[in-house]
Amino acid sequence: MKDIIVIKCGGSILSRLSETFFSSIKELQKTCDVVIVHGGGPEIDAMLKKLGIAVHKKAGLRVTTAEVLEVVQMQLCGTVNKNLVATCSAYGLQAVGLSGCDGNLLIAEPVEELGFVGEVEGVNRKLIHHLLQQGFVPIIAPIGMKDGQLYNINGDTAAAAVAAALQARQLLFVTDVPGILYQNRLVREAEETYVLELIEAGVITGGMIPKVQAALAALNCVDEVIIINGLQNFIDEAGYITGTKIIKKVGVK
Ligand SMILES: Nc1ncnc2c1ncn2[C@@H]1O[C@H](COP(=O)(O)OP(=O)(O)O)[C@@H](O)[C@H]1O
Ligand SMILES: CC(=O)N[C@@H](CCC(=O)OP(=O)(O)O)C(=O)O
Repeated sequence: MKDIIVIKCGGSILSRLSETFFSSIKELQKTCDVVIVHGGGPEIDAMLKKLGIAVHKKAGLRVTTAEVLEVVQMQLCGTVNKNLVATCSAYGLQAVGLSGCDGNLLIAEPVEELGFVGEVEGVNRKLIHHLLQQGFVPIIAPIGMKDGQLYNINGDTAAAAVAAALQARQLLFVTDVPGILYQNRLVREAEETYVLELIEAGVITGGMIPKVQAALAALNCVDEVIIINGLQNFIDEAGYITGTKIIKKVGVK
């Protein structure tokens, strides 16, 4: 079996991913299997605004009422997922879009204080392996299910759970910034204590909070976790990925 790379595409960059990005995925496929998990936060915000529904977030996570869940489902499982499948297809990738409720892909554990929000309790690895074996790139919308009820799962949390379940070689968080920024500089490597300090100090805020928390959670099962910029070439001249590498041990750079 090939090594697996899980790529989380943030909603912040989904509509701006370049040809280079998709050709990098094709390059990666020569040696690895690729699984994509996407977000769609800005797309959900825009639709809620259009419908006159207020946006509430706590530590980067959306407070999800039944009314909000309908919009989340519509955007993530509908527009965003299908647009990404179509773009992948246009660049010659054989993509299958599915959400976490299809084939019990993501079993949710409710986070009650946020409404219909879930963490991931289980991942249907068999279904993903099956698609990979057939040469498909699974494109996963972060909606989970428990007892027939759908839950909104943060895309970063979902990607980390999928990567951990597959024991992926790499988990890449593709977003609209080069990684964790501190005083306008890129933090190239950060371990848990430092990340928690940056959250406490208000340096890491908003959507970067679930991202770094998900990165830390994945570390036990995934070899390498990196936050990268989807708007720039993130492979340097020496072939290394530039971004923020989240690591287990001390050694902040
Ligand atoms: N210290 C930080 N370094 C970089 N980005 C940060 C930091 N703190 C907060 N952010 C914000 O996190 C955002 C990325 O998270 P998010 O909006 O959820 O993106 P995505 O949709 O790609 O997952 C950045 O655009 C930035 O505004
Ligand atoms: C619970 C929760 O916050 N879910 C997210 C799901 C989408 C997401 O994670 O989108 P990004 O990756 O673009 O941030 C939300 O409703 O915005």
